[in-house]
Amino acid sequence: MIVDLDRLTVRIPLKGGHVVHAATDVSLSLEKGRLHAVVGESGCGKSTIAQAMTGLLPRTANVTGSVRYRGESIFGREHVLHGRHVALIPQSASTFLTPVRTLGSQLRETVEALGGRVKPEELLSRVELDPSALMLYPHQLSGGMAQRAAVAFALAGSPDVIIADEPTAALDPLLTIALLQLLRHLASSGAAVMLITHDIAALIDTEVADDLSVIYASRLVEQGKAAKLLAGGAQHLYTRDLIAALPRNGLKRMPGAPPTLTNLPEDYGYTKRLKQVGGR
Ligand SMILES: Nc1ncnc2c1ncn2[C@@H]1O[C@H](COP(=O)(O)OP(=O)(O)OP(=O)(O)O)[C@@H](O)[C@H]1O
Ligand code: NI
Repeated sequence: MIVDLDRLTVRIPLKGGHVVHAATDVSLSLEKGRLHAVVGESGCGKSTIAQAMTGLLPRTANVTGSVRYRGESIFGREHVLHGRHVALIPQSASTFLTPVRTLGSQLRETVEALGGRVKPEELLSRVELDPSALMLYPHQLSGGMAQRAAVAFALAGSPDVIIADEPTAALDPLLTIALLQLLRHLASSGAAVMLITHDIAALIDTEVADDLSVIYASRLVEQGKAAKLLAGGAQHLYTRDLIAALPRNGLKRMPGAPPTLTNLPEDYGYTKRLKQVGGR
């Protein structure tokens, strides 16, 4: 196991004594060669988990539990690990590319900054982009190319852990499948990959995930082999409802709405939500 989260709990204080329960007792692990998908409705705390692993939590956050990389706590040394050991693929490539410089010059700079040994051309070929893309400016990249470029940047420091937070949010269905297959390929080549997504249909179609964690209202509600959970083997009502809500399964709408995580009661759970809408 390369990365190990043990009962990670994140509380973000707000003005007026309010507290966001952004993650509660979340335990999961990432392993070499495996792709671990994390799903759950919007606002449930998925990105919080990625932020805790990459040192991007707000400075005011109170964190308990642990996040370990190869057995050692990452807290306080996220910046050392970042890029070289643990890399983040963002939702949109536009967040880190400077419009005024070519992809090649920015990628070269990133490789140097991280002390990477892989040439920019080779990085592009790993994400199946033609080396000629090095000459292009960001606005000349299509959405699919830009997102592949984002993966190339993440690979610049030869990390063994790759965290992708909604990497396909800006992509159409075909490009989504291609990007998920690329992440699968990175896992199969030895990386530990975490994929945060709300696109359960794409997970079912591509079968890219080995492991699956389902988050509801800041807590892990179900965890197991993705193939089993996605093929009707889920135990938790929340997971079953999420899957039943897919268009292919009849689009049975999720009952009610997810709660806000601000001042969330400790004993809140999915059954409370069901009760609020009249029970089942
Ligand atoms: N810096 C912050 N200050 C206050 N609240 C925050 C902060 N960051 C996140 N939150 C809150 O924490 C909760 C979890 O957010 P998070 O981004 O982890 O959810 P998510 O599952 O990634 O959502 P989405 O699917 O929309 O990306 C949300 O209610 C959000 O409003
Ligand atoms: Ni998010």
